[in-house]
Amino acid sequence: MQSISILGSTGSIGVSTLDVIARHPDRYRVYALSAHSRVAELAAQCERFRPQVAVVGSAEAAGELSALLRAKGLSTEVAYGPEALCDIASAQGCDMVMAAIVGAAGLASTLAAARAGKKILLANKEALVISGQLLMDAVAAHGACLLPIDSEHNAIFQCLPPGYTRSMQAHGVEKILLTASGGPFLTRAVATLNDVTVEEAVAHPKWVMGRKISVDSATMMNKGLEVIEAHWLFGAPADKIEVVIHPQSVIHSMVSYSDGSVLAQLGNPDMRTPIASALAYPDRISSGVTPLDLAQIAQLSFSQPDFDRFPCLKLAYDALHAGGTLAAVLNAANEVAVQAFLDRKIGFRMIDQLIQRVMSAIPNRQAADVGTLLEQDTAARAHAEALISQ
Ligand SMILES: NC(=O)C1=CN([C@@H]2O[C@H](COP(=O)(O)OP(=O)(O)OC[C@H]3O[C@@H](n4cnc5c(N)ncnc54)[C@H](OP(=O)(O)O)[C@@H]3O)[C@@H](O)[C@H]2O)C=CC1
Ligand SMILES: CC(=O)[C@@H](O)[C@H](O)COP(=O)(O)O
Ligand SMILES: [Mn+2]
Repeated sequence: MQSISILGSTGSIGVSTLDVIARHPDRYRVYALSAHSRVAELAAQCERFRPQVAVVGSAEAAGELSALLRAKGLSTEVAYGPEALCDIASAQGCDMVMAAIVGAAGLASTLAAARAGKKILLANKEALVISGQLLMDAVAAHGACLLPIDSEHNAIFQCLPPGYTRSMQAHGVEKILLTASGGPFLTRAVATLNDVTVEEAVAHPKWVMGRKISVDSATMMNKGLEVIEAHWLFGAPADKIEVVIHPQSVIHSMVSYSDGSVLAQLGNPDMRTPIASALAYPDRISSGVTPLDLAQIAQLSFSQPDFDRFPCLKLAYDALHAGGTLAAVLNAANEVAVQAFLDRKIGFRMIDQLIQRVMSAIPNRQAADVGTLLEQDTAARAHAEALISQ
């Protein structure tokens, strides 16, 4: 029996994780759950999964949650705030941590899980984008195990040999082929992109996901973040990570080897597959996902991404090439810009323009420690906010 803390249990990944766990009560027990503000949803999850601890974002939310749990006769301990998230990520009572908080808000708890030597199921790609070297170092230094949940990286992980040492050369790996759906605006006239609505931008053609990552898919910043994520997870230089547009989202990514072999992982687009594969690794367990019917899908297509249509993808490659704290700056500017778009304060094309301006304005630094990264994150957010309110 393994116990798990699910950080961000009320989100899209959190709910899919609980769905898989509920299918295997003989293997998994929930130690802790967390939400930010969706208290009623968290209370319902507590009633069903009976965690020892539940964490929310504020004292007010904690009061509400405590009242709801008392009314249900539950003894779940309630805590709140970033420190409480770090506590449930590093607690002795948990073996595994699902890091599924969205954005930089998930950084500290992911690092805490690494420093406590946990098995980390990493959905929160932003943590790796911000603190790549430091997080990988913490994982190695504390004997943690980092398993990718992001569908592409989970696919790549499945296509790499067991015991892969983050050296492409040592394992005969030529290239990583990162597939991208192209999002909802793959074929929309570029001149009309600034007019897209929030509703159009969050309507991903293949995946049901949270609002932030859905907008990231629409700008292709999601793929940019994933290029950086692949760099850190697999020790791949930027020029060995190729993005391939594949609108069907059936092949979740591929690994190209020096002998000409290309290995791919396929499946219906449902996050319960990568979640189940990481939860049970190296075993395989049922996930509830419908098996793939290739004859019904009939055709798979591929093309190159267009940087003029998707400037965010180019900005992410630029940040990876530059190194230092630029990826943290890119991420922070993107988080502010996406939220402003979701709040209908800026148009869709302002997202890439804003990120580009913030990246040019904040001097790059060495990513020496978490403090430096957080300073850069704060400076980038302040600059982006100032540009928005101009
Ligand atoms: N959804 C998907 O299919 C995929 C997601 N990912 C990555 O997984 C992560 C989660 O994505 P997704 O599930 O879609 O996101 P959602 O927006 O659906 O869920 C986010 C979760 O994080 C919590 N949360 C939000 N803000 C904070 C905060 N400031 N502090 C603590 N907790 C917070 C939310 O709580 P509350 O509900 O109370 O707001 C919720 O539980 C992201 O990094 C995303 O890029 C990667 C691949 C696929
Ligand atoms: C499910 C998942 O992993 C998402 O990151 C998904 O890949 C988004 O699709 P695109 O970014 O390729 O549109
Ligand atoms: Mn992905």
